[in-house]
Amino acid sequence: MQELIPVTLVVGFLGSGKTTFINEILNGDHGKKIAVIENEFGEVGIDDEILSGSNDLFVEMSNGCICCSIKGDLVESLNKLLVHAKNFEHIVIEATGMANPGPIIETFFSSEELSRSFVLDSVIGLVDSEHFEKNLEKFENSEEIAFYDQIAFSETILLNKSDTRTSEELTSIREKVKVKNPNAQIISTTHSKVDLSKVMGTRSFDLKAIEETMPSANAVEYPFSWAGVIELKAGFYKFNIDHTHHNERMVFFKIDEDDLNDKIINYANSLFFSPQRRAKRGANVNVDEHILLDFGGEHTGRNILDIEFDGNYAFFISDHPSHLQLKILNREENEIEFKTDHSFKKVEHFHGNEINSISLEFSGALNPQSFEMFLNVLYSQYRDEIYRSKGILHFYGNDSRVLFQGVYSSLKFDHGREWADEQRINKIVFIGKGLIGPSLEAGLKNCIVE
Ligand SMILES: Nc1nc2c(ncn2[C@@H]2O[C@H](COP(=O)(O)OP(=O)(O)OP(=O)(O)O)[C@@H](O)[C@H]2O)c(=O)[nH]1
Repeated sequence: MQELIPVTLVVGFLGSGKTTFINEILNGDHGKKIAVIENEFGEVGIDDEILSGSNDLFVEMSNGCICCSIKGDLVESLNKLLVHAKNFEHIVIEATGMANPGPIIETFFSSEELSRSFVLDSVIGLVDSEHFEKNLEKFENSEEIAFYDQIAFSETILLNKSDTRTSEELTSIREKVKVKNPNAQIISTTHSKVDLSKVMGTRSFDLKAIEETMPSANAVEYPFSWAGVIELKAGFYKFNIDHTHHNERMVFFKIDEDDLNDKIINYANSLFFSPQRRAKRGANVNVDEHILLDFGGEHTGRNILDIEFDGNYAFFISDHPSHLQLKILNREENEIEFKTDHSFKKVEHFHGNEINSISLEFSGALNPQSFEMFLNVLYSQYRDEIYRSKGILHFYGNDSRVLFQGVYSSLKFDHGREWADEQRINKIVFIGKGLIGPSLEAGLKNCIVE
């Protein structure tokens, strides 16, 4: 029988030290060849620049979060790695800092294809001791961030950044973590340094133990509650909602099939994680866009569907049509029925509405003083609502890349590789609450030396 390839899943809140840990693994003297799957939230990949094990196999998955929007891609990335299976003995997956480990773990147990080749060896959770209390207060009951699940699903927890706290404070954090996950092995670490033999290749992941503390471990979750397929002829239709208390989200697109399949669901997922367009009452809504229906506090609204081609269309909606009293009406006000429909368990920690990430790429040398001033203003404006920032920057007069890291307002700059004969592009990502892309972009561009 073919030997199963062990997989270690590394989870933990934004900035807790996951990439630092992966670097430890890549540089460790365990003699193992490691392949890494890196999932970053935000469209611009930064961590590949920070990871130093250049000889290791490396697959990056940006633009979404593996726990929800790009689970299909995770299976694909693992399968891609299989082609190179001779070149490595262990796979490490770094999840995004917002990810709920549950659905990722579930993928390993529900996919027959994966279980033929891979075994989930361990789930390691990084906890940021420096910002623990703040994170606990903000996110313990958050529907958007899986802070609690990241602790509860890990059978090993690294209480990282222990250099930033006193031993009494660490003991108190350890106790609080224990309440959330009494079975976990908890190890205090600095810069994610740990005896790797204690945490990898241990086959310590035990689904049963996790299920005992987390009964929802096997539930697959989506960012929408419902989807239906409807046949429409080219023309305009009314999308009529008679009862809502929220801004609803929806996507719809043309499909060749008569019913949903995994590919269609994955595509809907990825649209749900693309930037949203706000559509007021009466506005047109179009195929292939992530729409936020904003009725301005009213409970009813009617939008116009602009259908260009005859065919089947899949609709994915954040709430159930029966709650919304949803009807699709033709010109003559006749209701068109959905041919098929499906309900989904909606993800509770949907990283959409308020928490967002802004990824920017632009050329031009930055003036370091202006950049510092920009950060001062930004962090005083947003206070604790920028959870994470990181970037690879081109500073005026500096021939090396400048690596920028921020966890809340703890900011750090490091030297990166020298720029080769290439265009020097600044890449920067901010993750936080209610961040406004154009104003961040304008502020940053003001720092460019003329
Ligand atoms: N003081 C201190 N800083 C640390 C420690 N571990 C990591 N850091 C710093 O914390 C910042 C975030 O570390 P990362 O390893 O990038 O964190 P991450 O979890 O991968 O972050 P995301 O991928 O954005 O979620 C970096 O600036 C690290 O150098 C530690 O033990 N002590």
